[in-house]
Amino acid sequence: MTGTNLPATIGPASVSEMLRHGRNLLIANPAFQKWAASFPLTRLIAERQSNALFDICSGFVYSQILLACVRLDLFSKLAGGPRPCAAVAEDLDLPFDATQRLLRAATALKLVDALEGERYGLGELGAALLANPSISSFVEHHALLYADLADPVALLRGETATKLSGFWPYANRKAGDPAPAGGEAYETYSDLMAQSQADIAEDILDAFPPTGRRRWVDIGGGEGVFASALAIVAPEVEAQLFDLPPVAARARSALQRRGMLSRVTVHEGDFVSGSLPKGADVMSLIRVLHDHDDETVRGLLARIHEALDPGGTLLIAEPMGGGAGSDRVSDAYFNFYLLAMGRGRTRSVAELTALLEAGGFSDVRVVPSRRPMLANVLVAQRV
Ligand SMILES: CC(C)=CCC/C(C)=C/CC/C(C)=C/C=C/C(C)=C/C=C/C=C(C)/C=C/C=C(C)/C=C/C=C(C)/C=C/CC(C)(C)O
Ligand SMILES: C[S@@+](CC[C@H](N)C(=O)[O-])C[C@H]1O[C@@H](n2cnc3c(N)ncnc32)[C@H](O)[C@@H]1O
Repeated sequence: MTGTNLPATIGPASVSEMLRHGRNLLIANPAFQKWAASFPLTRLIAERQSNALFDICSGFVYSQILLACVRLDLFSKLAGGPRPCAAVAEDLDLPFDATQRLLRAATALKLVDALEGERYGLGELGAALLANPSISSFVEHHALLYADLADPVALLRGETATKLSGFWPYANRKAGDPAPAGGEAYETYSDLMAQSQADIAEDILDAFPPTGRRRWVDIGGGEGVFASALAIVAPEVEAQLFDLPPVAARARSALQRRGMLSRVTVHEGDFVSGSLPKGADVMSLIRVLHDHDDETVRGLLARIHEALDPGGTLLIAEPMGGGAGSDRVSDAYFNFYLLAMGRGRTRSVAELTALLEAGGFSDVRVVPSRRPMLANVLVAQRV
């Protein structure tokens, strides 16, 4: 919502708002806090609130402990079974005390399990991370975001020359800029996205089975991980993708390596200024719309409307906020990530629905999916 269309109401607008405001005023009172922390019926709530606030205060320390574990490849080193601290210290090439400090911190974060006799094994979160190697790539990648967030107020004021804007070259392109020639930047982001695509692709194809469809074009399809998964799950559907020329070139090589080049058609172009391939009955935008401002999104939806068969389906998958069940991830993490990237914002289901309806789509609905935190799935019909 922009400053121009903010509602004019000042102060609580309903009874429930008034009650919430009253409760918050009470919580802001130090004497009430002291009482609530010792009164048996409110003590647990007070404790939960202090822990929640402490976690927000200290989240950056937890993240850096995780970064140390990832950089030292600690979880792989514990994957074979519990080991004494001294053996881990030797393996990590760290002093014993530092290793013990790290292992105890990681234990507190459930990344590691502390066992009898100063031995340590994989914790439940460390085990989950080991099964999802793309998480480690994001943890490493966060070094850029971490630097960009050092002065969050300067970032909000647009005063920071951010590292993330260099990582995502398309975030700095203006409409009408010549087609990008490629280069290292397209390689690094495409690789990061491809690593994290496989699980999301599975979630989407399970939530919205492609059977019975004819031709599916994945717009902004990166290196074709989704299109390959589609071609495997539903060989009868023509799988296609569309992306910027340097990314499309990478997609062709990646598909060739996976033996999928004959099963996926790769189109190259620019969805901001060019036209899209025609004749599809499904098009998808996976982790694409939130990278762009409303004007670009309106233009892209208009191009999709023009290219998609009448009655065809548009599927959008990305983190969505505003009560969609992924608000922390969407409205806090991704919205600040996109701020540092220099373009785009996360949108709620309601905001996306309004944009879709204004673009000539109808029957917008959320499709329940396995991990809405990383990708809520929304589908709409082209009228
Ligand atoms: C066996 C017994 C007795 C009990 C078991 C109990 C039980 C059921 C435990 C559950 C264990 C389990 C299966 C855990 C699974 C955990 C999983 C799957 C965790 C997954 C976590 C995923 C994470 C943390 C993902 C992080 C993703 C990030 C940070 C993504 C960043 C993406 C970016 C920056 C994308 C940028 C693109 C742009 C620019 C925004 O467009
Ligand atoms: C965040 S990535 C998502 C990639 C993939 N869909 C996924 O989920 O892994 C956004 C994709 O949109 C592509 N893209 C950005 N601007 C574009 C444009 N103007 N025309 C075509 N593709 C574009 C990028 O190259 C990139 O592959």
